[in-house]
Amino acid sequence: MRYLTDSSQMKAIDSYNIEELGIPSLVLMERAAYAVSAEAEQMSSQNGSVLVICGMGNNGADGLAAARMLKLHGRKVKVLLCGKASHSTKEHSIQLAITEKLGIPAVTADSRQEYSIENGFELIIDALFGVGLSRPLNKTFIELTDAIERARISGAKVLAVDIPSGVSASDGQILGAAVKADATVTFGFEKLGLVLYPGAFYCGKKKVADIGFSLPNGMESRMAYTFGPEDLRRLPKRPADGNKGTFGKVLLAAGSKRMSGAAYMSALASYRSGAGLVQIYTVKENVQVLKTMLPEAIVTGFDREHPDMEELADLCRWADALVAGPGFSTESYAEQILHWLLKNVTLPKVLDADALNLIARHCELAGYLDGSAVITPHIGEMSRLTGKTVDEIKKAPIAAALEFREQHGAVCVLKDARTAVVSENGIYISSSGNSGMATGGSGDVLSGILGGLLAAGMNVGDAAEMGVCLHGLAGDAAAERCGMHAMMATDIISCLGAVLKEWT
Ligand SMILES: NC(=O)C1=CN([C@@H]2O[C@H](COP(=O)(O)OP(=O)(O)OC[C@H]3O[C@@H](n4cnc5c(N)ncnc54)[C@H](OP(=O)(O)O)[C@@H]3O)[C@@H](O)[C@H]2O)[C@@H](O)CC1
Ligand SMILES: Nc1ncnc2c1ncn2[C@@H]1O[C@H](COP(=O)(O)OP(=O)(O)O)[C@@H](O)[C@H]1O
Ligand SMILES: [K+]
Repeated sequence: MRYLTDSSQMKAIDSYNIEELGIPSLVLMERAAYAVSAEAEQMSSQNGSVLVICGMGNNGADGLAAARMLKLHGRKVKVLLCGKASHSTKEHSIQLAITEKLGIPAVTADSRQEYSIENGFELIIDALFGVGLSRPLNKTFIELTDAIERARISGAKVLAVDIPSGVSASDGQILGAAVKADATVTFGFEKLGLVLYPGAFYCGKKKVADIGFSLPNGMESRMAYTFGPEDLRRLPKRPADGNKGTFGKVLLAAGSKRMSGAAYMSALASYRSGAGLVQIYTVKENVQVLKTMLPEAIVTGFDREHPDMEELADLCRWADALVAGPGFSTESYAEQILHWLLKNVTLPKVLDADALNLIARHCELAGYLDGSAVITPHIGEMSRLTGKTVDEIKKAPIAAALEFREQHGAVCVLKDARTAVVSENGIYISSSGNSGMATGGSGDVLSGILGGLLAAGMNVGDAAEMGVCLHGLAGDAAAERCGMHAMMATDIISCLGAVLKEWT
């Protein structure tokens, strides 16, 4: 598990360590700058020249200290100072005085002048703005980021200090323009802006440098986090004497006349994530094809004109977890069934796709949501559910998921290139997965995985986080195997086994 911070949390961590613990800020800075200079040395040759572009805050001060370390190791270093000298921090003045005494050439430009970058630098270190970026870049700074990008295209490598300048540490939004880095050395904790898009595009290879921060009491519970493959070890173990019942029974209300595939993929993904038994509840027309495609599943068909609620009640008594919605349609039978399920069933449940479209359309259904439900909207479904625009949700996905959970009590899995899960555990952000997963059926696979984990007895928050992590890792394995262009949702399912075998 890795913690992710926003910029105000990072500032609170800074000030706790400096003011309360009494670690001098220059000591932290020395460690930060050492990590940057070590990476810079790896990224450039002994004879290559390095340009360090420094703002006037402590990000710039880190850059100045790194320039000094590189000079001491025999590198050719120049400094470009940008911003108003009158705004420089205490640490910045100290670091600048040292570089001056060491004879490191520094060009000062204030915002009235144009910043230009001469040719021939092998490495550019971006130490303009870090977590203190407080507003969009003005025209001059935008031109500077353009100049850095031109140098990068001409062959220079770019190393960002803490975060590429222009990326908001809190949400990954680009404030006007941002530096595109080949690598970023970030201090203490990964910033949310390095994980969330579009910021994640800009940071290149990420390195988290431990510079000796301690966390203030209670901070952990407020920080977002992400998982790596090693976290899959927390999935429930399979006892040697277990049976089908031990590993959980999933009831899947899915598929319609036009869409049997959604039910197939969701059911198969449940089995492949460990479920003991999967029963598909679908329109009669799908029974034959599903039985043929997935003989391991139990398939119960219902009459679209007269779904039998007694039969459905029996199936719910049988099940340990429910998944509703993949390819289910929004026809009246689907509404009737969903209404009955939401009103009467307390099982842990995953509500996906058409279940969410129905909830968006019939707002009284939202009244039945509670902590037993995991909703899995993509951005479009979330927009329909909340009335917010797609743009608003894209800009602040965590806020949208938090708000939904606060209003309805359900665990919210807001799916996108980075998926946010808001549950009783806190805020989880996915860091696995790839654009090959933007292919029909990937969401159905996720709903099946979640159903499998819930049926195995995981609590809703843990199942949602683990399921999203596993889905992304299987997606990465599928991309490795088939390539992002060719991979399909069923390839993600095929890779679940290998990922689980390697990591659990
Ligand atoms: N505390 C510590 O000891 C440690 C701190 N560390 C390092 O410090 C960094 C945080 O430093 P920070 O808080 O000084 O903020 P920083 O990112 O340099 O930016 C502030 C400067 O930018 C300016 N500015 C902002 N937005 C702007 C804009 N759009 N356009 C133009 N100007 C803009 C703002 O100007 P002003 O608002 O004053 O006009 C101010 O001058 C952190 O990321 C890490 O690298 C590490 O060494 C570990 C120890
Ligand atoms: N660029 C991407 N990077 C990582 N994951 C992605 C990307 N694009 C899509 N995904 C994942 O793929 C899944 C797509 O789900 P969804 O849109 O519901 O698909 P469908 O409706 O076709 O089943 C989500 O889990 C999403 O997080
Ligand atoms: K920076």
